[in-house]
Amino acid sequence: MKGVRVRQIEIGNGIPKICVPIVGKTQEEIIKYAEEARNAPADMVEWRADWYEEILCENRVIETAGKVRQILKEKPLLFTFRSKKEGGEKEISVREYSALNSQMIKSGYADLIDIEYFMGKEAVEQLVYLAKENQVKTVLSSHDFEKTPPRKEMLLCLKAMEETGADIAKLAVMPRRKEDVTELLAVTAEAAGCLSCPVITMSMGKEGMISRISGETFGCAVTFASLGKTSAPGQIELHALRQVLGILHEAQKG
Ligand SMILES: O=C1C[C@@](O)(C(=O)O)C[C@@H](O)[C@@H]1O
Repeated sequence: MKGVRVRQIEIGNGIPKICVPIVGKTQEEIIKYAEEARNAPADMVEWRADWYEEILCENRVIETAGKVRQILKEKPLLFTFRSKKEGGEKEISVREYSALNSQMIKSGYADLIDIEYFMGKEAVEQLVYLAKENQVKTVLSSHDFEKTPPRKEMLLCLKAMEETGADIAKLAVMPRRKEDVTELLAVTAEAAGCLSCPVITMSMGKEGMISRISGETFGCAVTFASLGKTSAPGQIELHALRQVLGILHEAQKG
């Protein structure tokens, strides 16, 4: 598996990278979160732009993205609009989703862009193409807040993302029982072994928390932590997560 280099970090190699989300509703709040994130021990930052109340106002989005970029300096920025049907804050049409992400890719402010794999073949392929043209890395993603699909289905989904050109393939699922968590971990190990791109997975909620600290063992390249506010159920606080990952990393070396 090839790691993905983004600024000073290499996603897919060594200790899992920690990503913290910005979940502000106004430009002021977003700036405050970005400043906190820059000073925090996180490897990368995700702007969850579906929280932003001016998200469909083109000029404001670009202006805010420019400010976030400037604040983060060399910290990699992942731009994400999470649609309502995949657990996000707002509904969006495919046309608006494509326009927003195209605009962000062309702006040069984001290093990585999250593209929901189930947004529709045409929209996804066009965004992947545009991102490659503009040297923006793609995270193709899928989120199931209801259940954990069968292992075979999860693996096929990650493989399909890779085949569509993902630089990174990402899958978030909800466990209904403990065995769902082990299924997710098993699929992570399998995908990390057979895909050529890095994989990000998580089993959400309290029951799935273990999947957020075990990435180095099972092959999950990035784990999402909270910095004050969570963007999904089961996220662990950044400083605690950093400590746990460090302990596991050191112990595994010895
Ligand atoms: O997709 C993901 C993963 C996530 O849903 C989580 O479970 O940590 C959090 C989201 O902010 C991010 O876009």
